[in-house]
Formats: sequence, structure tokens, C-alpha cells
Amino acid sequence: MTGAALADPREGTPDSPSDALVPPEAPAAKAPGLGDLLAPARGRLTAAIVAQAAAAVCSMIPFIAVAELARALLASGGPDESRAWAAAWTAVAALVARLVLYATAGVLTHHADADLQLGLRRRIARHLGRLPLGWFTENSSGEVKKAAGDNISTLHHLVAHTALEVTAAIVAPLTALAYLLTVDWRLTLVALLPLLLGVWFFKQAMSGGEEVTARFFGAMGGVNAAVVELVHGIKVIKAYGRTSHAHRAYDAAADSFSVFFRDWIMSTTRASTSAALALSGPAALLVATAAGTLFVTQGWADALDLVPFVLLGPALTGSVMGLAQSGHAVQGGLQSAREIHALLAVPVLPDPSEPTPPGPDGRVELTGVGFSYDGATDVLSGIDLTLRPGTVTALVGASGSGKSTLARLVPRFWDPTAGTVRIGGTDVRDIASADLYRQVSFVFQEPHLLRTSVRDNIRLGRPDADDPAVERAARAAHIHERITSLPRGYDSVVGEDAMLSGGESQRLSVARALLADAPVLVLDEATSFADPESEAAVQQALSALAAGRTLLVIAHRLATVRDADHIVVLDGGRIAEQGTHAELLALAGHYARMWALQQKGAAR
Ligand SMILES: Nc1ncnc2c1ncn2[C@@H]1O[C@H](COP(=O)(O)OP(=O)(O)OP(=O)(O)O)[C@@H](O)[C@H]1O
Repeated sequence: MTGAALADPREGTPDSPSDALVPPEAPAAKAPGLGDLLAPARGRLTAAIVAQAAAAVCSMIPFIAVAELARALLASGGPDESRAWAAAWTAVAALVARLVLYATAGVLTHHADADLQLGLRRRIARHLGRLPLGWFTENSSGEVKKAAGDNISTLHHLVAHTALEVTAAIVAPLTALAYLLTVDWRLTLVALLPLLLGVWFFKQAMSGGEEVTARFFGAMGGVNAAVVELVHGIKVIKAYGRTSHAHRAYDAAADSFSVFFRDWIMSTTRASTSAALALSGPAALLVATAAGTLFVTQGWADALDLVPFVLLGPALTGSVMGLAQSGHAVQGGLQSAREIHALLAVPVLPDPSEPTPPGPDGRVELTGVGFSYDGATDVLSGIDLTLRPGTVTALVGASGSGKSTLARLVPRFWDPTAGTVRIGGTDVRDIASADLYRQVSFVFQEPHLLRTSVRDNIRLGRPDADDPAVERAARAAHIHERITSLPRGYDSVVGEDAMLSGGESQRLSVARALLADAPVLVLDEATSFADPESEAAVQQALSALAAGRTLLVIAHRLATVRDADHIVVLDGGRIAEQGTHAELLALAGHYARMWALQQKGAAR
């Protein structure tokens, strides 16, 4: 792998960047719904909706005024000039008012939206800053991006646009309806027929919506999975000459999607087209004029009363289709609110109310430590272990025996479910997080580098380190030569002109940890990518580093830790054996068996 640009600012001596920006928040105790999330924007949003409602009323007034104008000019007693002028001026005033109110509503919602986004982003950043570090290893950055980015954009659409669209789509037809009822309530009821018909057809088109949506996402998911499989596996597929097989899987998924889509369109087209037709302007006009003609010829209504229906009839139905679209946006907003809530509901790691500074010596003590990820299965139990300053302790054991979990309890990725972890005599739960991260550096199996210069990557944990210090750390981690061979040396940017191999990325993160200079250093398979030569070099660097520090090293290859001061063998989450290499061999137990196996493997 290349070390390009997978950013985890917490490697090295991590700090909590968001904590630095915003004050701490009370634990997220109550689940916020959409209303809670929108609370900071409520005042402005309400004002905007009121302004938009007034604008919608004003948008109907010119039509009403024109209808009144026609009735004033064509009245049987001759034109009523003053009434006609009043109608004309009312129309002009309403147009101007509409413009002002519409602009006001837009400005208000965009301000409300900006406040809401800022507030939510801060809240999410503050919350992320207080989550256990372990949460970040389990959750992809994609998930965080979705909550903090995409979901907030959806809420933006809801607040800045949909709220106003819905208001206009409801208030404008209601205004027309209220006016028409004053003209002739019987004709108004008839004019509503296309609306009833349209809504009925629309419901037909949407029937079985949930099932159809589920099938839609199922079919779409099939296509996506086939694409991902094709892209991810393309090297293997090609290497084994199975290209046609992969294409067949993709074609099958695409075919199945297109069959579903065609069926769906065929089954809904008639109803949705009928709905669109019933709700269209011409249909409303047709019904109004046909019914009006009947009313007039039967002497039930005056011919002049038809004018308002011709002008305003289409407004009764025109916005219904738009409302359906807005309904989707509201659904999306609710879903986004649920997802943001789910993120905000992830329990935070409690900060000590009265932090105690750790003692200076970097001694790490685990007493009666137990841990479970799911609250049911113990991954670690009964761990009593002391890591002494100036020594290297190696954790070894079969895959899944709990090595990484144990190591990650030291920098408080999670809190133990039983027992205590102490650094310098202080329970890690009582140490302020910034202090804790100054005490413990760690290097992961997967090196995480930021898309910034090599220099800044190395001094992530000590931003004030000068260039000679950065270079010393790089030399000690045996990466200096490689860096100077890059196009811009230490100024080369990772992922741009610094394309580093897995081993090189790992040595860069070792340099970062060396520079951070914390008294406790946790190395999770720090040399797993390295070739034998550079592995030996990194081992030497690490041994030098051990002087005066407490080192905890996780290793699969026992040869890399045979010189460790203390080797701890984990088995099923418990300490099975501990001692030096020689002592453990003499025990002829787990370690001796693992050693013999690995020696045999190496000899082949
Ligand atoms: N984030 C997690 N959520 C749930 N279970 C986990 C998580 N991480 C690890 N586990 C489980 O905890 C147990 C111990 O895992 P851990 O990674 O600590 O072992 P390990 O000895 O470091 O393994 P390896 O050598 O393969 O890295 C395993 O059964 C693993 O499946």
C-alpha cells in the first residue's frame, strides 16, 4: 500500500483538534429529533415562513384584482371606474409587496440555515472530539463524512428551500380557494373535482411505496455491489482470466435492475400520468368553464362570475405535484436528522471533572483489567501487568488473543470494563485528555499519514519542533535518506509527490512518534510492513528509544522482540505466560511452541 493521505490526526501524540475549537458540551443525553436539531434556527425560520405565506397571498392578489377589474368593467350597470382603479392599484401593490416579502423570506431562511449549519457542525465536531478513539477505528471516515457533510446538506435544503416551497404550495391555493368561495361556493366545489381526482390517482401511483422503495434499493444495491466487486477485484479477475465471469455478474445485476425499473414504470405510468393530467392547468380550466357554462345557462350563476374561476381555477391544483416532491425532501430531512442524532448519541468518553496530572516516570500499571466490546463477551480478563520505565515489554499471542485491545487501553481508546489502567500512578480516566496524549504516543499497524508535507507529518505531535529535530527523528527511524530522495525533500506532500510504500509510511510514523517524545510509546506491529533490512534498522531505533521510556510493542514475529526486557504471552484475553525470552523457552509452554513453529517456518 502507499501511505498516501489516509488522515488520522490522532497518531503520534494525538490531540483533539475539535476540542481546541469549541468548549466542551454536556453529554448528549436526550435524543434530538428534527425539531430539536432545527431549534437554533426556529425564530428566523418561523419569521421566514410567515413572510413567505404573506408573499403567497400577495401572489394570488393580482389574479383576484384582475377578476375584480373585469367584474367592475363589465358589470351590467356599466363600468365602475373607481372600483376598477382600486383593483388595478391593489394588483400593483401586491406585486411589489410579494417581491419584498419573497426576498425577505429567502434572506431569513439563508441566515437561519447558515446558523443551523454552523451550530450543527460545531456540535458534531465537539462530540467527535469527545468520542473514544476506539470509535474512530471502527467507523469509517465515510460514515463521519455522511453525518457531518451530506446530512447537513440535506438539512440545508430543507431549511433554505423546502420550507418556503411547501409554504407557498399550501398558502397560494388556500388563498384562491377562500376567494372563490366568496364568489360562488357551489362552483368552487365543482372546481375542486380535478384536485380530488388528481390526489386519488397520485395515491394509486404511490401505492406499495415502501415495498417498491425497498425493491428499488435492493436492485440498485445489487448493481453497486457488482460494480465494487468488478473494480476491487479487477486485478485478480484479470490475472486469472475471469474477465467474462465478472462482466456476467455485472450484466446480471444491471439486467435485474432494468427489469425492475421497467415493471415499475409500466405499473405506475398510467396512474401518475392521470394524476399529472388531472392536476394540470388545462384540466382545471376545462372543468371550470364546463361547469360554469352549465351554471350560467341554467341561471344558477352570473356569466361574470366565471372570470374568477377561469383565472384562479388552475391555482387550486397547480402546486400539488410540487408538494409531493417537497414531501421527499422532508423525508430526506427526517432521515438525516435521525442519522445526525445517532452520531450525537454515541456515548462520549467521560472527561475527569477534576483532572489529576500523571506522575512523571511513565510507569504503566494494569490492575485486574477486563474488557468487552459488546458487553457480553470478555476480550480481556484479569490482566495484571506493569510496564516499567526504561524497558521494552512485548505482547505476543495468537491472532485474536487481545494484544491490540490491551495496547489500546493505555492511550484510552476505550475504558476497561473492569479494573484500572494507571500511568505514572494516576488512573487514565482521571487524566485530562491533552495530558494523556502528551504521555502516550502510538504507532498503528496501518500508518496514517496526512495529505501534507512530510515535515508536517513528522511534527504532527510537536508542531513547534525545528527542522534539525525533525531530521534527527527521521534519521533514527531510518527514513531520512528516502525523504531526501523525494522531489522536494521534506517539503514533498504525501500522496502528491511523496508516494511512499507501506514500510516507508510506517517508518515515517515511527519518526513522528520519536519526535513526539512521550514517556510511553505503544507500537502495534510497527515493523509489519518493513523488509528484513529496514526492520532491523527500525528495531535498533526503537531500542535506542527505550532508554528512559516505557515501550509496549505488539509483535507477531517473535524474532523481532526476543531481546525485549519482558515478554507477555496472551491467550484468549488472559496472560498465559510472561518473562524473558530465555525464561519463556525454559517454561516449554505457549511461547516455546510459538517460537519453535516460527523457527521452523523461517528455516524452510
Ligand atoms: N472493534 C471491535 N469490536 C468488536 N470486537 C473486536 C473489535 N476489535 C477486536 N475485536 C475482537 O476482540 C478480540 C481481540 O482482538 P484484538 O485485535 O485485540 O486481537 P489481536 O491479538 O491484536 O489480534 P491480531 O493479532 O489478529 O491483530 C478478537 O476476537 C476480535 O474479533
